[in-house]
Amino acid sequence: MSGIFISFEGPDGAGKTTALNSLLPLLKEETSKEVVVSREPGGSPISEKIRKIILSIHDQDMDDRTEALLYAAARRQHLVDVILPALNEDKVMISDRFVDSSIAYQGGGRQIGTKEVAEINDFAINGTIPDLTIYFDVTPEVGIARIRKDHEGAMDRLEQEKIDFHKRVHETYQKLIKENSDRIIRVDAEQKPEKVVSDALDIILKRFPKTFNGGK
Ligand SMILES: Nc1ncnc2c1ncn2[C@@H]1O[C@H](COP(=O)(O)OP(=O)(O)OP(=O)(O)O)[C@@H](O)[C@H]1O
Ligand SMILES: Cc1cn([C@H]2C[C@H](O)[C@@H](COP(=O)(O)O)O2)c(=O)[nH]c1=O
Repeated sequence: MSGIFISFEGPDGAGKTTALNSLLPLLKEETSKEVVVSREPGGSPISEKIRKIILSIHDQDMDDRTEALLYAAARRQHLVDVILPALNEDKVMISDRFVDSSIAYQGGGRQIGTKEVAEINDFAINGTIPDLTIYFDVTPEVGIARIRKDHEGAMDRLEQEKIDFHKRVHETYQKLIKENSDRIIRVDAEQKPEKVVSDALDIILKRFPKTFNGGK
C-alpha cells in the first residue's frame, strides 16, 4: 500500500467536519495525489445503513456491546470498500473518525473497556492504522453546547447521552493521545475556525513533506 491514511478524531461538536470542509481545497492545492474524504460510521452504502441503525433515537434499548460490534462491522465494510482501495491506488485517504472513536466512545464512554474494544476492532481492521491522526480537542461542555446550538431538535442517540458519558469519552481520548503521541496530534479546537484549520494544515504538511509540497 502506498497511499497516506489520515484520520480526524474528537468529541461531538469538536468541529472536525467544519475544518475538513475548509482544509480539503487547501490540501488539494498542495498535492498531485487524489484526496479521498469519507466518514465513520458510514462512508460506503452498507456502512451508511449500519450508521442509521446505530444513531437512531428509536434504538434506545441497544446493548452496549451490540453497539460496539455494529461500529466495528461498519468500519470493516468501509475499510474494504473505500479505505484499502484508496491506499492501494496511492491516494490520500482522510476519514472523519476511525478506530480511536470506538476506543473512546465504546471503550471509555460506555465503559466496556478500551482493551476489549481494541480487540474486536483488531479483527475488523486487520492491521490498518492511520499514518496520522489529528485530534480536535474541545471540552465536552463546549462541544455539546455547539451541537445544541446547531441542531438541538435533531441530536442523534450518541449526542443525546448524558454529560458524564461525554466526559469519559474526552478523558479516554486524552489517554489515547499520551499512549500514541507519534501518531495522534492534538489541535486546540476551541480556537477560531480559521486557526483550527491552519493548525491542522501545518501538521499535515509537516508530516508528509514529499506528498504535500507546501511542507518543504
Ligand atoms: N472553531 C469553532 N468555533 C466555534 N464553533 C465551531 C467551530 N468549529 C465548528 N463549529 C460549530 O460547531 C458545530 C459542530 O461542528 P462540526 O459538525 O464540524 O463538528 P464535528 O466535530 O463534525 O461534530 P460531530 O462529530 O458531532 O458530527 C457546528 O455548528 C459548527 O459550525
Ligand atoms: C466511528 C464512531 C463514532 N461514534 C459516535 C461519535 C458520534 O457521536 C457518532 C457519529 O459520528 P459523527 O462524527 O457525528 O458523524 O458516533 C462512536 O461512538 N464510535 C465509533 O466508532
